[in-house]
Amino acid sequence: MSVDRPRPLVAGNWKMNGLMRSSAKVLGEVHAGYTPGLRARVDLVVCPPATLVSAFAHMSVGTRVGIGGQDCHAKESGAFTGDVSAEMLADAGAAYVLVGHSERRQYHKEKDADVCAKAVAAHRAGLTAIVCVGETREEREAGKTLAVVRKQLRGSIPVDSNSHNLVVAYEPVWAIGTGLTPTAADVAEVHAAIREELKRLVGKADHAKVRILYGGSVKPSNAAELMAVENVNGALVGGASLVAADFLAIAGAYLS
Ligand SMILES: O=C(CO)COP(=O)(O)O
Repeated sequence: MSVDRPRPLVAGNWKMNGLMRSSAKVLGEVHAGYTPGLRARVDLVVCPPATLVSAFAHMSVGTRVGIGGQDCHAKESGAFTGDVSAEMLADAGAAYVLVGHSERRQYHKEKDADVCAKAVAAHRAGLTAIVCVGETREEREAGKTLAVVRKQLRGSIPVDSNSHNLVVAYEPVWAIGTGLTPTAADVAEVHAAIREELKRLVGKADHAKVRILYGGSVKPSNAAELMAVENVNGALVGGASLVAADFLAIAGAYLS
């Protein structure tokens, strides 16, 4: 493993799933399964719905499992009914926040500039922003994948980003929740392009240390193959992260 190779990160995006009692059980199982061997190899982060961030952060003290929000508002506070600021997430004990997930881009019409403002807010609050990018099926079929991803990166990544406060997640929209995944070669091509783009956006000194996660139908059965791809430094896991054994098995790809 080269010196510059970043420490892997496996993050679970629970989306709009999870009530207190059953979720605490799953989180407890994740804590129990995050063995010293696994801790030595990979960072684990759980991003529950906003209602569970504070409780999960309290429960995770001393476990080294990080907690993240799934979105934040760009402003620190104000008349924005229903929204949660990055400062509130940090106050609740989060260390990470997802921004620009395709479900936010699609259902809440978030544009790159909105995503960038949210990442700026995350940094202001001391959070690591996990900036999500990815092409739709139509864009892939039209051969526009790399152009789309590069444009999203340029528009979504703030200038103050570095390998501590930024993680990039490549999630092809057509692979999310569908059981479909790109080939290892396709993932390698996109991740190489992201690394190249980071050289310009984050700077030559630090760009190699920024974690680039793959997301979209990551399961225990395909994790080893996907995690072995060059420039894949971990996973952003949706459905499979709701089952502790599956989430841990995905992280376990880094044990072999
Ligand atoms: O959107 C995702 C994670 O953010 C991926 O979801 P799935 O793992 O369920 O495909």
